[in-house]
Amino acid sequence: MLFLLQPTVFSLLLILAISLAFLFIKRSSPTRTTHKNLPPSPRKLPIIGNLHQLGSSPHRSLRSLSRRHGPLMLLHLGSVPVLVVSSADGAREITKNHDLVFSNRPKVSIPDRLLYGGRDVAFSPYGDYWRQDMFAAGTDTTQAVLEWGVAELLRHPNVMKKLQDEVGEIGRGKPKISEDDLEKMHYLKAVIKETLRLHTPVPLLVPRESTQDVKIMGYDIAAGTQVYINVWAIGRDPSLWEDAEEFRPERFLNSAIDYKGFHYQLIPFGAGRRGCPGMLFAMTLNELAVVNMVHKFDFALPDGAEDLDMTETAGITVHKKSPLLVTLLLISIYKRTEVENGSTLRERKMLEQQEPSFLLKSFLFFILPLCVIFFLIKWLFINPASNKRLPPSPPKLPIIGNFHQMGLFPHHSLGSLAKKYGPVMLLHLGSVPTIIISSADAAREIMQTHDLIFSNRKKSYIVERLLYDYKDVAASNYGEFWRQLRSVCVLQLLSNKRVQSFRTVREEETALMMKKIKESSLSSLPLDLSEMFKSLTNDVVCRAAFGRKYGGDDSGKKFKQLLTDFLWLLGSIDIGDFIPWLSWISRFNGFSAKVDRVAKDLDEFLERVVEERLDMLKMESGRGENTEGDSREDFVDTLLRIHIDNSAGVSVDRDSIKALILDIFAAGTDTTSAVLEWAMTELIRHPRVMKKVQNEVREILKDKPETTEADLGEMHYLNAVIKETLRLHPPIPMLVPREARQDARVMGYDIAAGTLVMTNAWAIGRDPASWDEPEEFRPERFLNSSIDFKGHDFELIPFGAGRRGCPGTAFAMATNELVLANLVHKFDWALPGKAKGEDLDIDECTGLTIHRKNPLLAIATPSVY
Ligand code: HEM
Repeated sequence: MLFLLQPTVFSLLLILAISLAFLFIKRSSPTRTTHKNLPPSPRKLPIIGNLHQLGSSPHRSLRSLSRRHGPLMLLHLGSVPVLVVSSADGAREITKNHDLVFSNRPKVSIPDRLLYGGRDVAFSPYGDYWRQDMFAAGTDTTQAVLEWGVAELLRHPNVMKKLQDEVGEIGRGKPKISEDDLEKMHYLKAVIKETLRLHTPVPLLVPRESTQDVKIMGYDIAAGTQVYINVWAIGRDPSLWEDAEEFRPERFLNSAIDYKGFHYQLIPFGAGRRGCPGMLFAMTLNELAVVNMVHKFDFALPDGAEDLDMTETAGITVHKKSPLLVTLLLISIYKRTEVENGSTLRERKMLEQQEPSFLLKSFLFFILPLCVIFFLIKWLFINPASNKRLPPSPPKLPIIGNFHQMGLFPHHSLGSLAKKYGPVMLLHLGSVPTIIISSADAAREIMQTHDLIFSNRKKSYIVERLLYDYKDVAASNYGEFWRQLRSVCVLQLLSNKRVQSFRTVREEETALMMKKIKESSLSSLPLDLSEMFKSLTNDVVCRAAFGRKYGGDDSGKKFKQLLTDFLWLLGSIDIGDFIPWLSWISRFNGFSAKVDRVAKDLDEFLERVVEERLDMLKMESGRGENTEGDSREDFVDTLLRIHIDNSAGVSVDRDSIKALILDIFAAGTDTTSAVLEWAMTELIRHPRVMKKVQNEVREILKDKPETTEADLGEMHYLNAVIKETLRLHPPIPMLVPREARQDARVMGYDIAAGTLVMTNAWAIGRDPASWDEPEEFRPERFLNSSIDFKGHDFELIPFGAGRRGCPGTAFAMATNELVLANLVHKFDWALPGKAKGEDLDIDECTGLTIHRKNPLLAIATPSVY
């Protein structure tokens, strides 16, 4: 009754009751979020959440919190869920593995409030404010690096001295240091890196926001969560850095760690899609400024000052709180006096004693902004080409560009260059811009993210002549023609069903090889395994392609010689393809004539084969026979059938038939035998692995006389041995080059249409970022791993990946597994002259497909087990 009389009291009590009931239900019933595995959270307050825990230097407060709660913490800033990431692994997950998911910028964020209400460059889309905020982002951060760098140099006279020595040495006799000189200044670069590590200008990076639900390091992160990466804490993480709080640039001298967004322990510019596009611009300016200052001046703290105050300001970009006041001593670099011991003494004279900070101040507040304006104007308006962010390039020579850096073994030379210049390098081979890809991530961008763009092949005189003006699948450009031929390859010639149909061919050829080995084992004479593998793979492909082998008769010998020449020519470089005005050289030295001769002889041979086959097909159809789908049908039969009756909905002309057959010989023979050669080399070099694989095969086969394909499925260790061989010895280490069909952005770099792309699968297979002890031959690494070579795991891409990935993988692997199982099943292997396994060399030959330089000679003894 009282409630009826007093409606307000009644409503209040009702609301209270409903709220209590709601809370009770929420607590007692499992909600959606209780299923989630959320990151640890510090205790929060009502309404403000964890805002009170940010303090005036959030990067410091958050580091303390993360020490208690872990490298991934979930905070609530007011009602906004915020993930704080304080480890390199966490940063990698956000900016690399889930870069796309976290590529939004939050609309409402703390930096947003502190800056210009969401109008700064990092937050706003390209528009009205973009240019002016570019200026803010450029000056403030660049200035901070310079300020902290000089402050640390002042606090560490030994570092200053070492830097001045380096700069003095390189700048000897020069009034001003230029950008070209910077490349040689390794200590300078180490000083800048160390400054960025300890005093990252934007310590919490610019926040990102997740666009969808995602799992990060086992935790569930909801769509809309903001992410703050505490780069400052990561830069001081003692599990990543020895003496993490020390300013010690030496740590970077023999280290590949860089700040370009690939080493997640040092990402002051962020990484991935939202990484800073102005990094190179800022760093060049910083390097130039520091270098010119220390070249000309000695620095000292003003009289009376004992130590430098390193207190930080609050804000997104963290500066030194008190201004940096120094006394400058001009070093007279022109007058050098030789002292007794022969070293050089630099004369010093006092400058600006009355106003010690004048020069530095004017540099920071006047000259630096002016420089930035100048560069921005140049960048935006004067030279549109400089808008582009190009990949790092080693210095090149006139005319030949970077050709001289390819060496005899480009995969080795380019692998070493990549350690210095990064996983995406821009080279010029003559006048042809070429990017070299040397990491799994970069390869993924080429063959997955931008696969369609990078799906052309480079035109070349050799290929044009040998492969009927690009009438084949491997050399033709992306387009309808290529798509049709590719579908013929994938569906008609190399499908799993077709590969199975050649099982007898493989088993018979392997049995023949085993017979020869057995005969030779009776005499204990060394066998040339390299030659045997070559001949076996050639015979298998011959039978699959032509239905017969070309043996020791004249025509067989001629065909084999022609194939050898053909493969050699495909691995050669015609200088005219790279320096067009030198194309006369190939005509002059007889190279073009050789190409023409081999092309003509091959064509005559293939014409005969096609004619013979056409006659046979006519006879068969005259008798009413139909071999379609017949397991005896070989590649030429299939292609002729498609040619005659358009049965696959595709028109394949006579030249294309011959070109496709040549593709299969080029791609399928030498590569497959190289795998066998390297696998046996590594097994002989590693008796432990040999024993283990023998045990596996012998255990499965017991006393079966022969290994057949049906037995291979269970041989997991054998499979791991082949994977490990392909990792260390990809037969085509630089894969088959591709060409960009249009402009693209790869790992943040601008790549122009027409650029050639070479992927260093050899370097990727040995990249310590992807593999533990990468130089070790250790098949065990694949036993409990799902990593495969089928083009989904970019750390292992011996067959390439994507649209232009190898369609012959199954065909090649069927031969490799069968042959290897047979070799280790029946025989024990030793080197001639009782040499030890580890003495076996692994020298490589040159060319497109990499074999052993010296033939693999080994003695087989029938095994008794
Ligand atoms: C171990 C043996 C082999 C290796 C290591 C290998 C490797 C490769 C590589 C790296 C490519 C270029 C991939 C790319 O651009 O992403 C390729 C393409 C190709 N491979 Fe293989 N291959 C092998 C065996 C075979 C066999 C046995 C055949 C046929 C019977 C074959 C047919 C082809 C063809 C036709 C292409 C061109 C595909 C295109 O451009 O669309 N390969 N192979």
